[in-house]
Amino acid sequence: MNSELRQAESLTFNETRLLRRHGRSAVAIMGMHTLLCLVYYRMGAFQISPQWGSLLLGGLWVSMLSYFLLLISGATLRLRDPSLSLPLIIYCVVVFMTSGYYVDEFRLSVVTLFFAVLLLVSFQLSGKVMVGVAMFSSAAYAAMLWLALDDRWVQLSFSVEVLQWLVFTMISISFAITGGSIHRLRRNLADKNRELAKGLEQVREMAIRDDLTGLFNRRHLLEVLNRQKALADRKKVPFSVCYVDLDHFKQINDHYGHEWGDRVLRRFSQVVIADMRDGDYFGRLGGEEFLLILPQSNEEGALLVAERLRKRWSQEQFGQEGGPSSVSLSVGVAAYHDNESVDDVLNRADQGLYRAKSSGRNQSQVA
Ligand SMILES: Nc1nc2c(ncn2[C@@H]2O[C@H](COP(=O)(O)OP(=O)(O)OP(=O)(O)O)[C@@H](O)[C@H]2O)c(=O)[nH]1
Repeated sequence: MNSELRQAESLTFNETRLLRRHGRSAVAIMGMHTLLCLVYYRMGAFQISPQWGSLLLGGLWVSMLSYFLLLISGATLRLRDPSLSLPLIIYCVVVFMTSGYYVDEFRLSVVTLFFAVLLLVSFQLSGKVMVGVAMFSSAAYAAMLWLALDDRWVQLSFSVEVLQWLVFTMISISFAITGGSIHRLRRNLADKNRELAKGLEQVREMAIRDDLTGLFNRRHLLEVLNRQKALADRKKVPFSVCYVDLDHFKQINDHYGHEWGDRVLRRFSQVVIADMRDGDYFGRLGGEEFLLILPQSNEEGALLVAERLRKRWSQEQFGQEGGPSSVSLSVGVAAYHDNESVDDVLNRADQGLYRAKSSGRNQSQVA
């Protein structure tokens, strides 16, 4: 059951993992941009001075790596958009348009990297914001073109450049609209993911709880016992168990009805939980049998706890509500012995309980 739960959990989204992937993709796109710029520079097509070029590339990589580190550190997790998609794409538009300005022949190849970033941020930004970003990139392209044409009027073909700008703008807008659909899809998936996580939590609770009392069930108690045994064997941390059984419980059902029986079981659970030390475990083994697991307790300590519980419970009165005047309990106490099995310690506690029952009930016996 637990391994199935873990398997199901691994299928749910992990925000940190997604952020890391987002950061890596952004860095990869910037890497492609840098590579293109370097190739064009070698070919003599990137018309920029070496000093100005190194300054631009250096600044670009400092900010890109800072962005990546910010994402993977988890510092942005509390923001509405932890991937900082809007600042990222605005930054990329500025970078691509600035470098596009310097490569007349291959301008389109540099600025089209914008589409890769647009696709990346479509997981985070809504359709409306994406269209806004597309308009902004078109305006930035127009401004860059205006500067380039103003500077190098003779070398450039006005009609070809404007046609390229138009194609860029149209593709940007259609990408933005498609991106809006991707965003909606992702949001629906995220909602489903949240529901799934909630469902998993409920299933986990149901797997370890007893329906009637809400206490831990037998399966979970055995898991806890195995953990305590491992701790005791490895680190010599002692633990003890108290096997608790309500006396003559059958008579309560027979005289007052099953509902009263259930009510007594629930009240008993509440009394023990309210009285229990933090770090102890209490659960229902089945029927009117309960188990108290006391980490760090030896036999004497466990006997004290059992007796305190027995006395506390004897004060509970049900007569005025139409039920039994009071219900006593018997306890079998056992401390874990080195390297014995969980069954062994439980059997010894059960023997103690048997002795308590056969010696007249309403008492605790160590075994
Ligand atoms: N109301 C209710 N009764 C339960 C539940 N589970 C088990 N029982 C009843 O608990 C009773 C246990 O009876 P016995 O095992 O004879 O034990 P007892 O009457 O407590 O007698 P001693 O343990 O010897 O003191 C049975 O009548 C079961 O039907 C439950 O969830 N609710």
